[in-house]
Amino acid sequence: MRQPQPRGPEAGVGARRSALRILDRVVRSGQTMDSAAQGLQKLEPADQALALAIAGETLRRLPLLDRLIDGATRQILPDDAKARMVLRLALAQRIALKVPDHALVATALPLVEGGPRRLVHGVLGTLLRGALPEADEGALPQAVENRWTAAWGQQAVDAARRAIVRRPPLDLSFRSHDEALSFAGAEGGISLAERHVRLSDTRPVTGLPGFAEGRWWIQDLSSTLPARMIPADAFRVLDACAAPGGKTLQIAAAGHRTFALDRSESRLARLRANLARTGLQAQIVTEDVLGYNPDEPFDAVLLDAPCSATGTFRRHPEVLLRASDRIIAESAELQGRLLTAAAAWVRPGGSLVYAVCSLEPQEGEEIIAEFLRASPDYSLAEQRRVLPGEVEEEGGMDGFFAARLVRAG
Ligand SMILES: C[S@@+](CC[C@H](N)C(=O)[O-])C[C@H]1O[C@@H](n2cnc3c(N)ncnc32)[C@H](O)[C@@H]1O
Repeated sequence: MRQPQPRGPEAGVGARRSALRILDRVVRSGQTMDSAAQGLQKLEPADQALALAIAGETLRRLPLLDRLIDGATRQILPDDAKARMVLRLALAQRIALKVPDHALVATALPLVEGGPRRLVHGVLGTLLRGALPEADEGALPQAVENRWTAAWGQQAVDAARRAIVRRPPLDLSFRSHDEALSFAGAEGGISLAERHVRLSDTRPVTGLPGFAEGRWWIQDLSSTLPARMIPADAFRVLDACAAPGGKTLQIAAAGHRTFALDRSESRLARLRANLARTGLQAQIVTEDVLGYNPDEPFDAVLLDAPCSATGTFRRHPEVLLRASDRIIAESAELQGRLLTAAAAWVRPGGSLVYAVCSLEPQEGEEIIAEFLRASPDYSLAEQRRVLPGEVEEEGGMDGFFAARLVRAG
């Protein structure tokens, strides 16, 4: 995606005000960036994109920005103090967006008018006069760093630190591999798997050839893995927790008779739109996994369970602030119940694929181990864990976990 360019200071105060509201909602209320950005005062599209870019670049670097701020203030500012929020935004613009100092000051001070203006002016002046890190060093929230070091080791944590400050490439999934290869050749992309193309440029997505005709859809390479585990000869395939439908489209494109279940009508509307755009077919089932009772079993069921989504931190850095031990434990408890429910719909000899875009073993490996202990009719056929650092040279992948289980025949 194109990186929005900051414009003159006067034009930019509205964008900074929106960025401040987004950051405030994410940090204080634990909202996602997307929901925090909703309902904000409407801005010109360029300013709206700039507000999102500033808030996003700030969230990618919170630990680093806070270290800088704490080193320049006599008293540690509270985490949710307005002065800290405004300073974080200003520093992120300097480090990540290379906004000139005069524009930073001119757009930061109106945000604290009638409040801690002198404090912000003083601290910002001190920081801008000193040596701000030129090399953009990434850092993870301390709790995440501790958790991932214990689970995956230092190498994965170092790779995650590098990844969080890099904008990820654009991954596209295609209906057919031939189409993917000809698109990659024409547009300068690379293909790292069947039906996949990776672009590293910054063109707007809707301007890429084939968007209107639905030749492809956006899908991180990691999240294509679970649908690839479905055996080619499975006829009836259910995508449980399907919306907005990236995996449904893959399953339908692979030629299976596809069923897409989700309990959210609004998210299913997006799935319907994706089917219509790509011309692919799936039967939609509006149900809760915990109450669903199919008339016939399926040859394969894919359960892409709701999760902490910590594997998606490159695009959604705020997930790392939200994923507390309590949220991960609650999520794991639900995932166990969803998997047990979905397991009952698989025919003997059929496959059950479980997936989460999480980097927490409690939501991945431990769910499968616990399920297998309690389900003697199932065995593990394959399991895949994607950690930060995988295909890093080519642009990396989201953290992910997927496993295929087979029901005894
Ligand atoms: C990780 S997202 C799915 C992403 C989707 N598989 C894709 O590739 O585009 C999880 C989905 O699970 C749905 N969901 C959560 N709990 C559910 C439940 N108990 N029954 C049915 N759907 C549920 C949510 O509405 C959400 O759409």
